[in-house]
Amino acid sequence: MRGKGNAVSEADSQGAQNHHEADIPGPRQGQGALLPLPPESAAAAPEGGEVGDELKSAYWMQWDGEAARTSVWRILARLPAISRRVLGLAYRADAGATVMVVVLQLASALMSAFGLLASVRVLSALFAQGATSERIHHALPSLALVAGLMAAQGLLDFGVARGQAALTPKVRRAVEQEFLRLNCHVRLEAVDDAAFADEAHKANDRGLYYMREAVPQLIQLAHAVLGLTGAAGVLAVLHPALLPLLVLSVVPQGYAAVRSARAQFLSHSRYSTLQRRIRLFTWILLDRESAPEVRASTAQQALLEEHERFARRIEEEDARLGRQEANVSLWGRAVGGLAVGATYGVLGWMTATGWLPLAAGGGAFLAIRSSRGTLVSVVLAMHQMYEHALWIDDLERHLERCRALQPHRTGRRLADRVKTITVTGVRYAYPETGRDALRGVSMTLAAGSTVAFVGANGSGKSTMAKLLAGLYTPSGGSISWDGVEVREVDAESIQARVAMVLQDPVAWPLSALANVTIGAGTITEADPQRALAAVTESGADRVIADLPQQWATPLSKRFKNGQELSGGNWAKVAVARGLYQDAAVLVLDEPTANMDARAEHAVYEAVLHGRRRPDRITILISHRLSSVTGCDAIYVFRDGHIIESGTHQDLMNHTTADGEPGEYRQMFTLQATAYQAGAVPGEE
Ligand SMILES: Nc1ncnc2c1ncn2[C@@H]1O[C@H](COP(=O)(O)OP(=O)(O)OP(=O)(O)O)[C@@H](O)[C@H]1O
Repeated sequence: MRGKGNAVSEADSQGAQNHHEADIPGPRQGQGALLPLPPESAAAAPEGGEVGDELKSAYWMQWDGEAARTSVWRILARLPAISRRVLGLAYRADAGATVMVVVLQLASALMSAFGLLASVRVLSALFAQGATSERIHHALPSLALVAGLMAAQGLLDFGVARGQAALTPKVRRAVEQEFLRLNCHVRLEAVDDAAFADEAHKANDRGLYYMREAVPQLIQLAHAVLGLTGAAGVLAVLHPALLPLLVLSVVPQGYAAVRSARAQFLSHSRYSTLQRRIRLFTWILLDRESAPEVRASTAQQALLEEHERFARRIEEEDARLGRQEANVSLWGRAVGGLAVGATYGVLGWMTATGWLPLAAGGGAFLAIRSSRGTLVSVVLAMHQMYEHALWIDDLERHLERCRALQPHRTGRRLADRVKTITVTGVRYAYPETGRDALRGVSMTLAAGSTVAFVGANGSGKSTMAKLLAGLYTPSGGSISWDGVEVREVDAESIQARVAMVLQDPVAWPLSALANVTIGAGTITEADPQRALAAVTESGADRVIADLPQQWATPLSKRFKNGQELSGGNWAKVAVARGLYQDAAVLVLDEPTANMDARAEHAVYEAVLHGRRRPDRITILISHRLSSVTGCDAIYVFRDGHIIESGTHQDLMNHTTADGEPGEYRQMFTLQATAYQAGAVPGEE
């Protein structure tokens, strides 16, 4: 019965499926479809939460998670090197304050040791034979000395605190500037990689934070170590046998502290990618720009569930880490407590059996108590330094990588203007995918001309423009400016000679004027005539004229009196920015997509006719072919190749070997027909 029922329902469902497929227009599996059918359910984003997995696949990654696997002893052995580095950093930031802190710190430790010795003398005087008043009288000079030494130590510690207050902010500024300077110059293909971005965020969130904290921590550690050395010296004077006992009492606690620091680091490495993803969902749910689309597509629930999926994984990881830390700490405290008990027991036995005089026994007790306190500080400071050293290690590796990924520099610069750019057989593969986005592109661009790149989405137009702008280096072939190969010049000298207006321009949270001048690399200086000419040509003049403070209006709602612009108006400002740069090459990568028809027409008029300059090459990338008909040359891209090139007329006359209209003519005719059909309703 059951089998039969199943057979019927399977047949039914098969029939239903066939029926369903027949209703849906489009390609069928096995009938020339490019893609198999997608699954009915799948993860919305990559599942991998292990940052290491992603980092391994990046092409420049030398680091293979070594910091997380290195032995505790190796890290501890690195502490002196890290301390030297921090000291060096501090010295470079403020030599005077660094020397002052070191000297005062040493002096303070000496005061502390002398203070302990003076305390033993006070006890000796008090425990000596004789009348109480006489003993107190004898103890007074030592008591005064103890008070004096404590006051001196207090003053020295005050000096250390003042020195630290001067040093720490300076070191923070220096480290942060270096981090940002290196990161913002890193070559674009590295920044494109999600793994690199993760690494930079991790270095910023943790490494940089701990590096900033390194100076106060080092001072704290030095303070504790010096204090301990002084107290240990006093103990050694009283009886050398007390020293190994003291060390024994602190080892278990130290071991527990180091273990838990290590577990925290490994755990954080594991879920830093998860953290970034969860932040992405938080941002989508809260962001103003995504708010309309989130609501219009009623995607709230789906996004919340995805957020929760990651949140649960982080919750599990946090809980696991908490349990592990509690266990390790319990173990450390239990074993540490036994060791401390044994230490005091032995001290009592030594005093009772006469190995130590009573006064020395009392002094030893004081020294052990203060040493134990200091030892705990040392262990905690070491624990922190150790944990933070792993992050600092990470940061340093990241900075090293940034240094290796700085733009190509040869010391040779391009001339300000160019007559001819020659592109020969250029290939380019994005490191992340490894697939060729350009497969042997050749063209010659002459000053004074306006050329267009057209073609389907993903055919390689923007990639070609970015190669021309020196943002990427060709994997093969060559690009030369008046015979000078771009690989032989500083990449930044190419970037400075190419103005790029991108499809999604950055809405700089700066004044309207700075939004224009940033095209020339400055946000505080302006050439007023040039700025006015640029906004007039791009149509941004009306936009800025309507702003409450005109040029001075901040273009962000985050500021008081700030204003947001519409997408089309932002595009006009972006075009003005490109024109303001007054570069040898101007690339307009679909900047008009958001503009209204008149504004778009005005921009193309200005670029193609009004401001055609004999010393500039203008490159337009556009899907609206009506806007490129006036170009001197049009290059048609398909799948990383140029399949046709010529003027509009050439391309409209072009036919393929099979006698079919060329790609450009097909695309142009398609667009023109759509417009014509709409122009007179009802007419063919
Ligand atoms: N940053 C990147 N990392 C990896 N691959 C990329 C990156 N940018 C583009 N690609 C890929 O390179 C190919 C060419 O992309 P490109 O952006 O140059 O095309 P396009 O012709 O400008 O497309 P569109 O008309 O959609 O702007 C595509 O396959 C694209 O997926």
